[in-house]
Amino acid sequence: MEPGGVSVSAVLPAGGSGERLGGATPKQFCAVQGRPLVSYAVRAMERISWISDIIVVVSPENIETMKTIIEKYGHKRVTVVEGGITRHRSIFNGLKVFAEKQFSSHLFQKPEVVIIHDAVRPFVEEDILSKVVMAAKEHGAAGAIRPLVSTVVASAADGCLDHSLERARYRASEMPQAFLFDVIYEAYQQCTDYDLDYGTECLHLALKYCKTNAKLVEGTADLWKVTYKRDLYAAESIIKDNLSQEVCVITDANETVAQVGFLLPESLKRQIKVETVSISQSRNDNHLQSIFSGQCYNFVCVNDKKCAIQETQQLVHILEKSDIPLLHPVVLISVYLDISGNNSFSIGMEELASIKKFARETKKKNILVYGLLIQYKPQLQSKICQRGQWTASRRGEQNVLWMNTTLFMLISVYDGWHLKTQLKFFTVQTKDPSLLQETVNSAAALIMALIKDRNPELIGQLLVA
Ligand SMILES: Nc1ccn([C@@H]2O[C@H](COP(=O)(O)OP(=O)(O)OP(=O)(O)O)[C@@H](O)[C@H]2O)c(=O)n1
Ligand SMILES: O=P(O)(O)OC[C@@H](O)[C@@H](O)[C@@H](O)CO
Repeated sequence: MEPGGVSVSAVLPAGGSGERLGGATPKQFCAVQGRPLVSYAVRAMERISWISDIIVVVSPENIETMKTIIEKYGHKRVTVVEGGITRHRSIFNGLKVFAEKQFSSHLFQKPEVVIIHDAVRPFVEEDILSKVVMAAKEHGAAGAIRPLVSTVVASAADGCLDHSLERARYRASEMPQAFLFDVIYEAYQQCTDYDLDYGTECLHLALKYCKTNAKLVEGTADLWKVTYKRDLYAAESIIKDNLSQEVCVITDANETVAQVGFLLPESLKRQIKVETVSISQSRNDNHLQSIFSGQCYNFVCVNDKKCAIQETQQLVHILEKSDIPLLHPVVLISVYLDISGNNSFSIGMEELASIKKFARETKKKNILVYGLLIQYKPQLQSKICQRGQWTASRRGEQNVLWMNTTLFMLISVYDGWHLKTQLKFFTVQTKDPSLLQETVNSAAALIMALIKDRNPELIGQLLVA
């Protein structure tokens, strides 16, 4: 909900070195699903229209890196500012652009309320941001809190337990936080060097220097901060899960494709939300782009083997033309349907090489192309049973009976002057639909695995259902 009538900007401290995570790259620049972690928090702010300016504070050596990220991912309303040797000093530098002209070439409108949010907290939604802003407007300061997971204890000089805190009475201070700009700026201006160098809590500064008791707002579980390596893995897993909620299946009406084009979405529906689009619809750029901009990052193209690569290239072209920055890797699974029925492997080495080459090219556009072959030989399978006898279905075990149905058909053929009557015997064997369903279910399982895993190492590979 938009905090009506309040001018709001945000400061994202991103100037740390990420020692606890380890590694040469500061955690805010570590890739998550191919994109730097900081970009997620920036994106979370920029997609909220009532946040005017977004100030990202980074260490001097990372200023160019941050500017490149802003450019590459099309971030808007973002300004990079030089950080300090501690988090408080970085935040203070971020606030200065609104108050002291010499800190910025661009004159920033001082906001009434300023959000402070660690750039390594990628999951922040508009709801909590709106709540802390509204609370800050009323109380002067506000911050998100979460229940403690572990009990807090104090140790005595000898390293033994001195006392423990009653966990139910305490909360963990998280982000986002929000402040009346004048309150937090005043607090930083009065701050001692000790607080600037060793403090970790902005709410404390507002209380200590401005007698402002922040409003504590219950936050959601995903407000956590990426601190250790495990947190990066968790962030990756959550993002992959968020991207695996919907798939668009593009299929053709031609008879070869139609059957699988119908059965496959039905099988996928048991695990994921499915949008089905015909090839003709998909050629309508706006239709597909509306699906894509609706946050669908997974596409399955069911093609007749003969034209699969062309259809897939057409789809890539449409996705590329959409002006939505590819903030997340798009999974595009090209399903090759081969019902020729011959047991020979129906895709040649040359064709496999062209799929790989095409996949390598599209990966540069953050589109992960995978191949999936469905070889379905319309098996005529039946068990000869004595006519009229049915195998009893045992409880709980569907004992499918494929009738070898003999049809006596009286055929009268009028051949002019003579009415010729023929008695025709037909033996009709039932195609075994469960075999096709089994193959389609196997294809659906592979598709879900590719969507959930989004593994760039598997691009261009051809899996066989
Ligand atoms: N001098 C600093 C130190 C930290 N931060 C930022 O403050 C946020 C939370 O700090 P923390 O998790 O402690 O990050 P680091 O200091 O990088 O981590 P570590 O303590 O493990 O080195 C991070 O976005 C971090 O980049 C900052 O802007 N300037
Ligand atoms: O202490 P660190 O530098 O790891 O991170 C800062 C956190 O303390 C801070 O984001 C919250 O506790 C809320 O102030």
